[in-house]
Amino acid sequence: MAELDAANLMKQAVGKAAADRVKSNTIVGLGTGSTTAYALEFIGDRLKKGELENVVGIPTSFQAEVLARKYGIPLTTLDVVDRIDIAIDGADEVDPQKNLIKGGGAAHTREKIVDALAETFLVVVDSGKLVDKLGSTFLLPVEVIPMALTPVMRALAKLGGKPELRMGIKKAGPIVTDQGNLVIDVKFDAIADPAELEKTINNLPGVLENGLFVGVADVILVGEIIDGQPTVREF
Ligand SMILES: O=C(CO)[C@H](O)[C@H](O)COP(=O)(O)O
Repeated sequence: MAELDAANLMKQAVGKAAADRVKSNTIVGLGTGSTTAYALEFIGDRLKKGELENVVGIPTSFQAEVLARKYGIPLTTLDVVDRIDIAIDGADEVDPQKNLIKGGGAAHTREKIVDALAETFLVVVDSGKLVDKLGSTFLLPVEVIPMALTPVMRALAKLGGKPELRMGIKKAGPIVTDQGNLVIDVKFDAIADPAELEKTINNLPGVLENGLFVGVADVILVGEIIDGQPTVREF
């Protein structure tokens, strides 16, 4: 097997630390992205070894669903459960108040539904995701219903953003979300008030959800390389 680079070593360490926090007889929100993918793999390993019993997952995306099946994690839906005990999900930026930008995988709408319902929302990131202010390194994803693309782009520009339609890679044209919608990525020079911006954008007609997660995360697990070793710290 190919050796992992530093970024993947951090993601793997933090994914394992998150999987170790899952308990038997729980309902687990299964996030999206390359870091959460490690957590799903380790949850699957623990189920196979018999360390964990009676764990069911609620996927936040088609990707999470596929990985859960691959790693043997049974799945359920929000229609048949009365709670989510823990959700494990990645993020694109994390600020010191545990507010997030998510949506790098265009899955933020389902992620927000599942992560916000969880009793404990555990975020798994490598140290490169930590920022002082949201919007410093990552564009803000906004999921929009296709017919509203142009008016929403104009409205986002009026709010001071620089919007661009997210285009596909190895697919001609824009990316299409699991809900059949489009994603606009918006550059804001500085997001002074994430809570206010989250609400303002979600109030634009045609917007389904944006990638600001304010006051949703409970615990952040950060993967780092210290003295050449992958380590995990919590805040
Ligand atoms: O929000 C997400 C998907 O919509 C991901 O959780 C986020 O993009 C982080 O992904 P990765 O762990 O691959 O860096």
